[in-house]
Amino acid sequence: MRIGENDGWGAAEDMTSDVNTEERRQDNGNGNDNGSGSGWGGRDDGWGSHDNERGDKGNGWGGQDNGRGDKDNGWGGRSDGWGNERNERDERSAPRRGSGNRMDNRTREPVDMEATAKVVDGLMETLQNVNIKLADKQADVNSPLFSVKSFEELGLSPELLKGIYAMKFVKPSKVQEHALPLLLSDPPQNMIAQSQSGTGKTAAFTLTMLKRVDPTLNVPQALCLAPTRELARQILDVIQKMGQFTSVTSALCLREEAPRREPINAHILVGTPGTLLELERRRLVDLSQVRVFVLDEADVMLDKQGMGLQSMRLRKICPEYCQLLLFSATFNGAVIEFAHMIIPNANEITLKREEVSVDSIKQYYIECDSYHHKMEMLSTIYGLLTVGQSIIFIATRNSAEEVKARMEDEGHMVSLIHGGMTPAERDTVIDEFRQGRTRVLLATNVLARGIDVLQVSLVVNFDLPMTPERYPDPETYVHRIGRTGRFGRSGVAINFVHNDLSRQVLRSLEEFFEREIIRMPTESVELLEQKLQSLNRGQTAVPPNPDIPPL
Ligand SMILES: Nc1ncnc2c1ncn2[C@@H]1O[C@H](COP(=O)(O)OP(=O)(O)OP(=O)(O)O)[C@@H](O)[C@H]1O
Repeated sequence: MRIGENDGWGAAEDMTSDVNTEERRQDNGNGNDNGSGSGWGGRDDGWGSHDNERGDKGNGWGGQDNGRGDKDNGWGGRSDGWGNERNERDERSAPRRGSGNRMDNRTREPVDMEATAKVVDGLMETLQNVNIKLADKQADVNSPLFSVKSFEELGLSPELLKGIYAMKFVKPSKVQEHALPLLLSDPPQNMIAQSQSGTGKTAAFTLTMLKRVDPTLNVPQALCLAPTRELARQILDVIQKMGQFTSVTSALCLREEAPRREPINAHILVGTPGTLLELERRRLVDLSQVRVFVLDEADVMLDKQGMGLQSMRLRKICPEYCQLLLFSATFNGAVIEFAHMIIPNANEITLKREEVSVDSIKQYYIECDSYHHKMEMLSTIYGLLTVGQSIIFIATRNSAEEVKARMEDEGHMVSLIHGGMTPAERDTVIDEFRQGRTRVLLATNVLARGIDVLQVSLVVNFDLPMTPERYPDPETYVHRIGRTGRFGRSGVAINFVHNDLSRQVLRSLEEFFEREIIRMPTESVELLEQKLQSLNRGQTAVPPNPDIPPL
């Protein structure tokens, strides 16, 4: 069921947790995710186990609000999708096809070597120039990073300005420039804000929370909800850096971190909704004085199939008067409609659909002829993956484990993160990746949104994103590729297609965002390999993250 449909909001909670049908099936089989009890720390209790590992779904594609007409028009219908899914599965269990077969397919297509060389040069240039001249970008009127104002003109306290400059921010981005004066004005105003991935939304809502808190009151006054533990940890980190010259305190409310008996009195609470509800139920957090209520990745946080009910319950527990802020890079029509229902009279910053994807991310696809060919291709482009840092998105946990094993068999070093891992394991994996100690990260949609690692120069969609109903998932796509190209940096996204279904999904994504995804001929991969080999001879490791001290 999609947001905005009148289904009796407040009906029994759907504890569905995961990123797609297949992951869910897997979890249901284990009986881990669908419980609704309330014991602490148990696997079936809904205690954070479901709310911090799901990805995106229910995006309105094919529905009444997406401007694409009915499901059959844009997308060929459900039965096609299922048929193709079966093919995909069969292919995986089938014996490996010889490469001769694949070469036959490839040689049938005439190859434009000039175009191929151009693709390769463009790619190399993009990947090698992750660092940017921000001043140029922020002076470009058409850039989402452009602003006419300085931070001093936005009404921030000296302590907050100090925090901003300690983070090496020089000028606000467009969303910061437009949102902050409204967000910080009195009386407080609600806001629905949409801006492209990596354009600094976190700073906008963080500064609002920091400014609204009265540090003399020893009680939570701002609440920020995020869909995953990784994102909640990252937001807390931004709050602490930005607020380092204030006396505002903050705490993480995640299953593993939350105290079992001690109340949490920090001024700003950041966490996943299931955990916060549980803490509130146990009277370990007092939400009666919350003045700012933030939903980061608001479109998934309002998704009725996922965390929407929990988010709404928390909002109802907070005072009526609190300032409500919804931030995301994507808001489809149904979500916006629903957001209007719950926050009437909000200020709104929105984007046209064709503005949503980030210009500095170059988008390519590689045509494979089977699942196994995708595997081979991933192994072939390993050199490319390690020029900077890369994230490879895979549809399911099982498939991700399988890809990891295959890559390791071939001698490649990769790490893996998915919702089935323990919180401690997930923390280790993401921390190592942030520190640049690992370069290639395989992930399910658990990492599709919000994660900010500036050195990520390449995102690979090993599987294109689809909703649990097997429709193309443009929102997840744009969030996934947005893990690169952060704040004006360049980035590359490579999509693998290998059957009719994935080709249709690719075309649908192009149509949706009105943006061409360029074919990268497999021949160019060979050319790339040669260039990479010569590059690697003179290349040092990924540049260290300046914010992280050496080990
Ligand atoms: N004004 C600024 N000047 C320089 N860097 C900035 C500025 N604002 C934010 N950044 C940096 O830009 C990066 C992206 O910011 P952030 O993570 O807030 O993006 P976002 O819009 O929330 O992205 P997403 O939609 O993916 O969640 C971060 O590394 C952040 O520190």
